[in-house]
Amino acid sequence: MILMKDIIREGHPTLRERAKDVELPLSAEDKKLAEDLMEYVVNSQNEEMIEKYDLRPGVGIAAPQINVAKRIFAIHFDEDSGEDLSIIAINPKIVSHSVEKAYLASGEGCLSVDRSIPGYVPRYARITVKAFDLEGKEFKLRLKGLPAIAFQHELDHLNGVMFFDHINPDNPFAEIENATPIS
Ligand SMILES: Cc1nc(NNC(=O)[C@H](CC2CCCC2)CN(O)CO)c(F)c(N2CCN3CCOC[C@@H]3C2)n1
Ligand code: NI
Repeated sequence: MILMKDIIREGHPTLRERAKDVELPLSAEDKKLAEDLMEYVVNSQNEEMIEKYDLRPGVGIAAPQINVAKRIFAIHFDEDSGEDLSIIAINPKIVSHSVEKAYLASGEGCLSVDRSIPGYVPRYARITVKAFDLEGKEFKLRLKGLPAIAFQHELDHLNGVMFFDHINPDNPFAEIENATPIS
């Protein structure tokens, strides 16, 4: 299972690389990698597991964060979070997006960033995405709200982008044009 010691932190070069497409059908190794990523996110939302293994809670994690530069991430919102998304995304793409932007009113954090960085992170409010699942089957989703924000945060990791790259350096809380805050 993935533990905090397996998660690389800002400054590690892999976080700034462009991760490589994954060959389909998935090798057994890549299938295990994807399942381990999902297992981490699910574990990180379970009180006992958090206590027992000192996990930082998360709703997503990308392969580069465990030093594997492959285009795979997992996102999981548990049923009582009120959000409806639990996916393993292989070679994900945003195929279209709204003009309208959105941002988390509380800002963003990252399992690979051991400090709090205040500021609004502007992202697309609504996105249409494509990816492959564990069986190598392509799926398409339309996302909005926190699931859309999470997908963009994880996709950024596959492109060597960190959430704070999007924060306005002059005024981190500057009003973002045509944007809706998500609380
Ligand atoms: C929004 C949130 N971000 C948490 N952390 N950061 C992360 O997930 C990073 C990814 C998120 C940062 C912004 C969008 C994606 C991880 N990242 O770095 C991966 O690249 C949370 F932990 C969290 N929740 C709310 C839901 N809760 C359900 C019950 O269990 C606890 C859980 C806590 N919500
Ligand atoms: Ni992150």
